Amino acid sequence: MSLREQTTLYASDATTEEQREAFLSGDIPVAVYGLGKMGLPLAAVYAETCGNVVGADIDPDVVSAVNRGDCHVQREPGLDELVSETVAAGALSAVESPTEAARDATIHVAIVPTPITDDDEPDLAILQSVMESIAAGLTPGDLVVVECTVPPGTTRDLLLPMLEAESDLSREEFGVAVCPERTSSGRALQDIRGAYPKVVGGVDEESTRVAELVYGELTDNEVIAVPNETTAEAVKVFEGVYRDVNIALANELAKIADAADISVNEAIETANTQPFCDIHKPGPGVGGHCIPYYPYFLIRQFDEEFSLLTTAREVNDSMPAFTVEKVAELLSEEEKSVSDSRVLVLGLTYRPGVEETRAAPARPICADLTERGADVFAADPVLPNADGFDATKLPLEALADYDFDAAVLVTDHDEFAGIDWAGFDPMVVVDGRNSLDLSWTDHRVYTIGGD
Ligand SMILES: NC(=O)C1=CN([C@@H]2O[C@H](COP(=O)(O)OP(=O)(O)OC[C@H]3O[C@@H](n4cnc5c(N)ncnc54)[C@H](O)[C@@H]3O)[C@@H](O)[C@H]2O)C=CC1
Ligand SMILES: CC(=O)N[C@@H]1[C@@H](OP(=O)(O)OP(=O)(O)OC[C@H]2O[C@@H](n3ccc(=O)[nH]c3=O)[C@H](O)[C@@H]2O)O[C@H](C(=O)O)[C@@H](O)[C@@H]1O
Repeated sequence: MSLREQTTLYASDATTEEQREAFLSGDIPVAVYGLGKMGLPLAAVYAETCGNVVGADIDPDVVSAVNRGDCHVQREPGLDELVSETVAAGALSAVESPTEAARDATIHVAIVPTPITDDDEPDLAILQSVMESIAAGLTPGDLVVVECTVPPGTTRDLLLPMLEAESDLSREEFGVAVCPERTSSGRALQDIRGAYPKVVGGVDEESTRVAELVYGELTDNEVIAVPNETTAEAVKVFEGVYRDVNIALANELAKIADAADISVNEAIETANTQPFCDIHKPGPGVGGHCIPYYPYFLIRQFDEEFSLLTTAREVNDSMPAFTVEKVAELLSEEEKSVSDSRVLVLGLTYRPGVEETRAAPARPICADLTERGADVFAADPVLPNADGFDATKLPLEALADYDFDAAVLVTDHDEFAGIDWAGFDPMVVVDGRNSLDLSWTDHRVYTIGGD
């Protein structure tokens, strides 16, 4: 029998123990589709576990980097070494063609982008193209795993019918499970290996059993099997929309704190000392291609207003303008106007240490300041340039050569701790992340929500 015939998973004659043995000894080939911030760490952990992983990524630079044993995902502790080790051991390799990867795989793991369109519709085109590739290579006994975040109902109503229609298999011959990625950039390996329980939900009991078997070997934490694939999709999206609504509450409380002349951060920190409260932090906006997108995975999917989710999005999307308005107010109190000012924006990425600018609040902040006539400069230690931002990028070490009328801290990268604030002429500063202590300087500081 060929290797493929020996070791299948779904509805296999082998016992669960034999399947576990086969998986751990590399007899069950794995394909991971998408080798980005989440896909590469996931593929590497699969490779360290089972020793037989092919990653598929349409970016040739990603594929060649991986095959050299290089890690293109920055600032992930341990990932450089793990990629280099697993590639050197022949446990991990990469190809550009998802169809090629699908041909020999028994476990197919999709972890490609699931963004939203300009009019806030979930955009599943990339995931659908991966499903077509998988369908072309699907064989009896395979398991398809959806790690991407998708609107609840996507696997049941879109992906499973696609796999059935475009492969020559019936529903009874292959498994599908939703096993959502619950990982944060900057701590991917520890999250994937078990910082939190792994959620799995299959389209049927056999799919759930196989997903439990596989993820029981990947994670040191427990595996939580939910009743079905749609529940697993909902768990992931609910986690994200909880965060967006909570941050919107913090942002609204920040505006109330201004009116009440108190520090919202003090009040939130104290309120959170009892277990029924976990109010998040206010800030100049909510970025990334997850939290600001996930509410639309519900609002548009179920085609209802869902006023709380919609209002939370409006509150969070209002924070960049709120931040710029604060800059304008402080400048005018110094008898200056934004139009004649030189403004420094600190932090362009959506959060510290992550080279990702999708939905970053700094983009509308720079645009608004520019629109108002300011001369906008930006510093960001993890971005090579300020492409896509209305700002002139300055290296950190050049800041001392400039004087600014105002500065806005949007994303508090660790590297900003080294800024010599005393070296600047007095200016106004809007601290978007409650992370500056400039009380010892002559700068005039406003902290969102009060310090
Ligand atoms: N970034 C995060 O913090 C988290 C993201 N997620 C989810 O993980 C998924 C992937 O997100 P990231 O890794 O951050 O995206 P990313 O943008 O960092 O990486 C995506 C990778 O997929 C590749 N790709 C694009 N089209 C492809 C195709 N047709 N076939 C194969 N590869 C293709 C790209 O070249 C890129 O290397 C998304 O569904 C996201 O919702 C889940 C948890 C955390
Ligand atoms: C529920 C949850 O915590 N989800 C995490 C989140 O990670 P993500 O990389 O999107 O970062 P994040 O810390 O949620 O920040 C998103 C945005 O929200 C802002 N933010 C965050 C927390 C807060 O109290 N206030 C605030 O303004 C951040 O500045 C950033 O612009 O989304 C990830 C995802 O699902 O992609 C998920 O895996 C991560 O565990």
